Amino acid sequence: MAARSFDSEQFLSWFEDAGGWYDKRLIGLSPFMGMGYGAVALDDIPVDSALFHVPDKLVLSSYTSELQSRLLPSEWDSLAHGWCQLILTMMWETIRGADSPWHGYLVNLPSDFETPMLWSEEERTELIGTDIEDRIGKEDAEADHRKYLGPVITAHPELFPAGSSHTTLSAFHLQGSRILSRSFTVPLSRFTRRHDAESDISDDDEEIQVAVMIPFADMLNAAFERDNVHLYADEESQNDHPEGFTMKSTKSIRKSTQIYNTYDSPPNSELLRKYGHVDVLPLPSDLLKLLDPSDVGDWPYGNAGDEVLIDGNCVVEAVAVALLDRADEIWRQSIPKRVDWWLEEGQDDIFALALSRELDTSLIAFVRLLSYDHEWLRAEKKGKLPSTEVDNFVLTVIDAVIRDRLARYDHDVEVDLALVKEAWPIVHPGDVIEAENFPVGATSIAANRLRQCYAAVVRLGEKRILKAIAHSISIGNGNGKKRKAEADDEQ
Ligand SMILES: C[S@@+](CC[C@H](N)C(=O)[O-])C[C@H]1O[C@@H](n2cnc3c(N)ncnc32)[C@H](O)[C@@H]1O
Repeated sequence: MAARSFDSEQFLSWFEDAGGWYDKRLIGLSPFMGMGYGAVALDDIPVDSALFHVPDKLVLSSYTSELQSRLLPSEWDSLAHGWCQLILTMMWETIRGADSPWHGYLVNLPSDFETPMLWSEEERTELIGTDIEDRIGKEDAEADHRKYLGPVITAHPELFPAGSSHTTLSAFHLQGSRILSRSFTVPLSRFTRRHDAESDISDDDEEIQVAVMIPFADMLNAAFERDNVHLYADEESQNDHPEGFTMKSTKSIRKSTQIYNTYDSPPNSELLRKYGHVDVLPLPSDLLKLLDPSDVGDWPYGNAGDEVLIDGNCVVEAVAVALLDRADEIWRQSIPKRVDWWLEEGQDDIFALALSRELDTSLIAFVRLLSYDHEWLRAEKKGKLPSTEVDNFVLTVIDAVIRDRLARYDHDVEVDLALVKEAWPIVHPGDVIEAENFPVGATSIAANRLRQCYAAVVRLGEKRILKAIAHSISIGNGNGKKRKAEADDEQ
């Protein structure tokens, strides 16, 4: 995370004055190398201890702010796209300065992000081939700013003064990045039932989830499987606290160590896209055993939760190539029907491959559905999912998919390894490791180089998975001698 000015005293006194509570004996806020600020245990914390409480009224959202009441219902409804209502709310509360109930919170939010949304075009080329190459969404965000926020901002100069730096496109990206990396998703009914106590809450309302900003709860960092607290939504007011959210320890936490929340342990590509950081932790030995030594190099780190997403269209193309002349017009015409059937069965046509000894069974079944007419007929007539049996033809297709995906990256593993070592140097046995947070956060290397290193970590994690699968296939497919023949036999 880029350097950030955060005044913990100011933030904490705002939090308390505004009705928040925290246990001063147990939890404090302090900087952590490569992570910005985070929460630290000031004493040994037993499991199930309440660490802080955030009342609902302190949650910054389009439901708790007064902005909606200052706009026409039609204007408010016109903003019901993605995060537009919340972004405009955050812009307005920022413009209000000290008049905003969230002033002490907003002035302490970060203004610099390492998320690819804010990278230059050149920096983004480092992500070519990765899962996030096409998922950054910068252009969509720009269109939302112009189309939805623009008219409301222009119509209300009393709320959004002309020329304010808080309503520009870069302010839109800033608030969007804050939401992306710090928001929590909660049921909408949490806010609507208080304003509208008379009306019934339908099951649909219960299920609608909305993004909101929960001060203090968003000060916690996360790392793969290190979480030791959880944020609980109060069912009713407790211990003199009004209804809200309580952060409690889920494990005992040693004094002076970091208090971690969970971001659900996503792969590094997703961590980088949403949070602007990557997880770099020692990889478990059972995963390292799956990798070729040249792909590990002398850098046995990474994110054990990494994955690579394979698009079903790439699988269709690989099957077409492997089927040779059997991929005729009739076969082509049957493909949309086969894929629709697959989706209607609740299956996904994006396959998440992880570092594992086993091939992904869902991918195997999909390849068989596309390749073998008897599987398709059984699916169509009896509603049965294809078998997950692996044969040489299936291996040939998966091997082609993997190689095709590997060919999309611009750099090879050696380049990635050299880059990642710059930001996360190798820890040798016996090295003095500074605090318990190394090598989780990157060391302080130049900001422009850091982005290259983040991209290299993502590429390396993905390539390691792909190469491990390619390697296991080369062992398992008997050199592919029978590939075409088997496909013909099965048809
Ligand atoms: C919810 S905020 C946590 C508080 C934040 N560190 C701060 O100073 O305000 C999430 C951000 O913290 C940083 N972060 C969290 N976990 C991290 C980790 N394991 N390594 C590096 N940065 C991390 C990232 O910048 C991420 O976008």
